[in-house]
Amino acid sequence: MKFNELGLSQELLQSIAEHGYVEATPIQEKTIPLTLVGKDVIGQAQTGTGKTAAFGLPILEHIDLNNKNIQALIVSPTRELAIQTADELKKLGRDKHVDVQVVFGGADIRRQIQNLKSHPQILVGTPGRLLDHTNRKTVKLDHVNTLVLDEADEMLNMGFLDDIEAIIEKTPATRQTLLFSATMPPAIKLIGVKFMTNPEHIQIEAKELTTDLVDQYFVRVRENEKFDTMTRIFDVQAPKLAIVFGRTKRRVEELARGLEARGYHAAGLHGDLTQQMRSRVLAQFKSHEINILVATDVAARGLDVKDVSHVYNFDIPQDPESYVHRIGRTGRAGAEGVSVTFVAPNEMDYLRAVENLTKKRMTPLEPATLQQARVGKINNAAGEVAKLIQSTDVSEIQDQVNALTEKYSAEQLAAALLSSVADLEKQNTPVEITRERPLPRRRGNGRGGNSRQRDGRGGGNRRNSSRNGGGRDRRSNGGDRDRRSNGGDRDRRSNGGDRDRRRDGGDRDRDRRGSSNNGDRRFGDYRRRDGRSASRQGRSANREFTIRDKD
Ligand SMILES: Nc1ncnc2c1ncn2[C@@H]1O[C@H](COP(=O)(O)OP(=O)(O)OP(=O)(O)O)[C@@H](O)[C@H]1O
Repeated sequence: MKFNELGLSQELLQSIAEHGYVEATPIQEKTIPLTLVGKDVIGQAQTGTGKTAAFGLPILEHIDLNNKNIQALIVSPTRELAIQTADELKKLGRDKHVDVQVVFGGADIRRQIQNLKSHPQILVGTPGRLLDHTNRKTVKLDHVNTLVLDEADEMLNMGFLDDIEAIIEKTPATRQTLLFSATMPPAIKLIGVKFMTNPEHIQIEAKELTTDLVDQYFVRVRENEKFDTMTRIFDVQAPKLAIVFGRTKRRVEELARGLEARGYHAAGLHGDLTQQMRSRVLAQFKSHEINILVATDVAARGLDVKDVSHVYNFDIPQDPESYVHRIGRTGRAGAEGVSVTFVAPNEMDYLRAVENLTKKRMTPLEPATLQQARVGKINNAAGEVAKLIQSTDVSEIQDQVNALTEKYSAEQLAAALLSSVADLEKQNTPVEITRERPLPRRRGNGRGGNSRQRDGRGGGNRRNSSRNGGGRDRRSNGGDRDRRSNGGDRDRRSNGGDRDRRRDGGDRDRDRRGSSNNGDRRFGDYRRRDGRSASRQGRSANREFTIRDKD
């Protein structure tokens, strides 16, 4: 369906066209008309299918430029997502001249206060910093007509419910409330009951929760062999732009350093970095200065980086929903992608849980041999050499070139160049990755016993197993690693002078699992029981397991 059939004004249609959007996506087509007439909407659609514009366009449509109050508030689970959403709304609202501002933790609050003096009509923010501003009265929410809880289920996972309730209380009861996410676990319905008025639940019918555009593989591998296995797969798949998800901040640090030691262009992103550093790493990834982003789950939700070809789960995520979002960083807006999940033998029940949620089986992938990895590296180097030839200016080095060509044959020179670019020695650089405590055994389905027998995934020679992703292989080069580890971050670190509740001196790590193992979390599980977040309570008890960063 074309956008001009959805009841949007000419100004917005112009911005949409400038943005390059031609057809509305299904979630946009279904929810925009409802949102435009003021309905509360719960919108669920696969990752990368345009949910931001689905809630953003009706909001922009309703903005009254003569009203200098905040008319729409979007709450995001992570800083990076808040920034990205604000940028998208700024672009879509440019022709209408809507003022959009963003507030998030870890950044100078005085600067944000200064920016807020422009009287934005739309504010995007992370929960902790939003509350700081409302407490300081630098943000007033009493004219908010529309409230969006983006990635609502993640904000519950992160223990933001109390913050969200406190924010909601400051908005008028007559507001419109919108909830969007690719995953809607049962507890979300309870949010609907509590904060929404007769919400319409729009779920884009899809056979599977994950998009068909992503080829999903798994590799069964022992924990101590994972790193070598992953780097060999990189060499074979040669990912153009990859995200590797690791379970903890420490792991992300170690993986990033290990990858650099082996000659890859990688950097880590997690909640212990300063916000400046986080922004820098993300910018490097977007500009392809690095092509491997190693991240905790802070990068799992919503991040829309063009051309991410591969997602590697170095650690399988503890929550099946996390898997959906992690691999959703690739295969966006019609592009194709590859995901590879590394699973230790004792984690096969987690794999099953993911498959039960996504209703899709991952294809087993056999680890690449050292020899295959070497061949892959040399092939990649040959591609690099071709690019180098294009970009090298011979004139400056003519004398040395002449001397070399007189002395050596073309074959010798090419071989030396290829071997230097491939830098095969680096493949052998020893890298030690600290062993993580294994995930607790899953309860409920997939429980106990020998999962190899139960699910028939016993490793060994599976008949249909594909080697190095060649099985389905629309793309043979695709390794991707992704694993999410410490996900979202929430913004309550006090760097920029947040006064507030303290906050853990930085993004909090939270154990998002706590009681979530049974797959049927109750609303109450998310609530703080002692004035602090539920996840915080669980943190010390279960810290080694799924630690998430938030802010
Ligand atoms: N109608 C459209 N036509 C073409 N591209 C679109 C359209 N709507 C959105 N996009 C683009 O698709 C990409 C994904 O959109 P968006 O980030 O809103 O997805 P999402 O559904 O929110 O994903 P996630 O669940 O991962 O947060 C973005 O690059 C966006 O610009």
